[in-house]
Amino acid sequence: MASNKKLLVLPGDGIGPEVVGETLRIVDWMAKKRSVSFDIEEGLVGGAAYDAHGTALTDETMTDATHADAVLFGAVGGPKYDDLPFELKPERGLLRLRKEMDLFANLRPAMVFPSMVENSSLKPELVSGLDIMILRELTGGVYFCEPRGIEDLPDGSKRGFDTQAYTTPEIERIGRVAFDLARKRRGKVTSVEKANVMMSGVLWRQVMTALHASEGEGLEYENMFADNCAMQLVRTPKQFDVIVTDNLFGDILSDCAAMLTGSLGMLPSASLGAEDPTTGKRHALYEPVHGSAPDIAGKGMANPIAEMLSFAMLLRYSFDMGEDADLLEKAIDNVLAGGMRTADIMATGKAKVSTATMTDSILKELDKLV
Ligand SMILES: NC(=O)C1=CN([C@@H]2O[C@H](COP(=O)(O)OP(=O)(O)OC[C@H]3O[C@@H](n4cnc5c(N)ncnc54)[C@H](O)[C@@H]3O)[C@@H](O)[C@H]2O)C=CC1
Ligand SMILES: CC(C)CC(=O)C(=O)O
Ligand SMILES: [Mg+2]
Repeated sequence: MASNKKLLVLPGDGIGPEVVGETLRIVDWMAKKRSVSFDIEEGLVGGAAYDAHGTALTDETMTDATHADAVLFGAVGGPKYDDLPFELKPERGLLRLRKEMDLFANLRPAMVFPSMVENSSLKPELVSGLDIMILRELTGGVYFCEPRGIEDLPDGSKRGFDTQAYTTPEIERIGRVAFDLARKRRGKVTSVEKANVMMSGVLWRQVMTALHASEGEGLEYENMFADNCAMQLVRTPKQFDVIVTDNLFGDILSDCAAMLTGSLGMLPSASLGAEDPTTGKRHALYEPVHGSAPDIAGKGMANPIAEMLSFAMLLRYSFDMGEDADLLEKAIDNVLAGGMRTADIMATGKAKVSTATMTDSILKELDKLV
């Protein structure tokens, strides 16, 4: 029987296909054991799409993504594509998906599983029980604004430039998501910019502060400069609940938060569009925070957990399947507690396993839990 849940799978490059492949084994398990089936289509993105079609994303795949109920994404990029012209680079495929699906809200939760406390680069007491949400604005700012380019100067040198800009509506809509998230969590929002040196930061702070006054009743609120936030994240990360910030600072701060949890291979994300008020549906793409990891690609060592946790977010946010998401997260938690570790999260006394063996253990654990 055809499912009404349309899933577009875009594995991409490097470890993307490896971690997506392992996650599809979990999707299969869900279909067999939980009667949760999806109509799955697979497509090319990034370098893989460039190799086949000369572009990082074809119009057909773009259309498939807008018609899907959710997109499960791996990662794009790699040294093979370093010398391509800017507009042909694999990363442009992902940026086009984000822009054309209007995925303005990127939720990047950083949680420390109890047995992973020792894997953090910080002292156990600083990260034990850590649960923060970095909310990154994803369709504006310096990754998208024009003008940008590299121009020749009269003295024979060159000048490279980008533009950072945000409008009031762009700031307000991400701010509202931050307040909604905080209401369901511990009620605190930290808004992060550099209003001391950037005009877009000045507006960001004014708009967020006013939005808190008008719509943030009952929520604790603070403004923080991005450089201070980076420092605070490694000093006392548990002071944060929801951090809301722009595209560039969100990209950097979330990689930083990854190490609090033990590895970049542990951090999932959900990129969400606005809810259609009539259908209740919204565009959504789920991807790990990490990239294509060319240094370990093809070696069977990638940690598949960030991709699997992204699938758990997909179940929760796109299909309201919180119980199935909880089940998968519990299985991962138990397997980590049992001592299984891919190379990136290896610690003394633990069993170092391959990508596939990690999945085998998670599948066995799922079987035990149902
Ligand atoms: N969303 C995406 O598709 C992203 C793509 N990229 C692209 O990926 C390529 C490589 O970028 P890098 O700066 O090296 O960042 P990266 O995130 O790919 O790797 C950084 C480090 O983390 C490790 N790592 C990442 N994911 C891991 C996993 N699942 N398991 C174990 N170790 C893992 C890598 O081995 C590497 O040492 C570039 O072309 C970059 O543009 C980078 C970030 C995001
Ligand atoms: C387009 C991506 C390669 C940028 C990035 O690092 C990210 O979104 O995490
Ligand atoms: Mg990044």
